[in-house]
Parts: sequence; structure tokens; C-alpha cells
Amino acid sequence: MRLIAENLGGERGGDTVFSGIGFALEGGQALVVTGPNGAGKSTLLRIIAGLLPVAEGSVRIEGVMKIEDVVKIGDGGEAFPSIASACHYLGHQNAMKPALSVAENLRFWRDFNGDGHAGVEEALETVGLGGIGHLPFGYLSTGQRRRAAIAKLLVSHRPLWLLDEPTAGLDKASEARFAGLMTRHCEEGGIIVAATHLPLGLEGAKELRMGEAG
Ligand SMILES: Nc1ncnc2c1ncn2[C@@H]1O[C@H](COP(=O)(O)OP(=O)(O)OP(=O)(O)O)[C@@H](O)[C@H]1O
Repeated sequence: MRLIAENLGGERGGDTVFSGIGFALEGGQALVVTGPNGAGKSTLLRIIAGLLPVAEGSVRIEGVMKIEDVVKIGDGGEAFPSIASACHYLGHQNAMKPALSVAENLRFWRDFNGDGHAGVEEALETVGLGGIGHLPFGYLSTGQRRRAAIAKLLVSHRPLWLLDEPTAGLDKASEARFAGLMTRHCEEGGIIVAATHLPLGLEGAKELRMGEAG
């Protein structure tokens, strides 16, 4: 599996935010995207995820993992025919309904994304939230909400993780735990692109610094 961006440009509101971005990531590799506020990190992640249009250049995924290595979609065919179908996108917002319980939210995402992976309770245990799945999501603290959102990455298998400030609000222990989860994802052949202002503890990650000229 490879994620390839060539001469990629992004716009917001008709203004160019960045241009000429290029990288190639193999399965098992991570790219950490850094740069000042407004440099376009979130815009880049949303373009890769297919949530915003490509203004120029291209971004594509190639050679998705062998069919027996992934939970396939349908009967035969490519397991992940597009980046959108191959990725988890974790944005600034946690994308959880505050009135639903934590477990109900995760069950929703597991059904919606398909490719069931870890069970809901197992995922919650993994992020240190075991035993609180029955609570409304809206009752959780900021860091607990982020951890519940991280559990979404675990309940469905997606080879590409696109993470926007994934550790914002996490305490030190949760940061370390999440670093372990990201490392495991890469060891299993996954790819990570993460925008961050904080060190993520991803050893050997490539770095893309945006907004240098500005
Ligand atoms: N919906 C929008 N319409 C117009 N301009 C926008 C919109 N969203 C973001 N922008 C602009 O696009 C630029 C890039 O924003 P973006 O959120 O990608 O930056 P960032 O590098 O992720 O910043 P931060 O570190 O603060 O999260 C900024 O100048 C921002 O004002």
C-alpha cells in the first residue's frame, strides 16, 4: 500500500492555502505534519480524506493490502477502492452525539464504517475508558472525549489514519498509550498522517513542515 501526493495544492474560500506538496508513504510509515496556525495542516488532511476538493495536483492510494489481509468489502474486488474508504479521519471535533452513550456512539461508528475490528468494550479498555461505556458522551471530560474518539479508530479496520491534533487534551499517560496504538498500527502495515503541534512519540516518522515561506 502506498499513499502518494504529487504537487498537491489546497484552497479555502477561493484563496490558495498551500501548493506543491509532495510525499510518498509506504505501508508502515507515518508522516507528521507541522507548522504554524493557519498553515493549512487541517486543510491538507481534509483534502486527503476527500472532505475538501483537490485544488491542484493529486493524492491517491495504490496497492491496497492483499484481500486476505483485510476485511474485504463485498465479494471480491478491491478492498479499499478509494482513500475515503481506506481511511479513518479524526478531526478536531470528535464526531460523537452527546446524548447517546459512549458505547452507542461507538456501535454506530462500527456499523457505519463496517469492517468490524475490536469490540466496543475492548476498544474502550484499550483507551483506558473501561466501564464507562454506559455514560452519555456529553458527560465525559475533554480528554475522555478524545480517548473515546480514538476508540473509533479501533472498532473498525481502516489502513490509513488521518489524525488532526489527535493528542489535544490528553494527559501524559493517555499520550503514551496512544503513541503505542499508533506504533502498532504502523507495525501492522498501516499508514498514519498526523497534524500536530505536540510531539507524538512516533519514532522514525517522516516530517512535513508547512507554512515555512509564510
Ligand atoms: N471554511 C473556510 N473558509 C475560508 N477559509 C478557511 C476556512 N477554513 C479555514 N480557512 C483558512 O484556511 C487557512 C488554513 O487553515 P487550516 O485550518 O488548514 O490551518 P492549520 O494549519 O490546521 O491551523 P491550526 O494549527 O490553527 O489548526 C487559514 O488561513 C484559515 O483561516
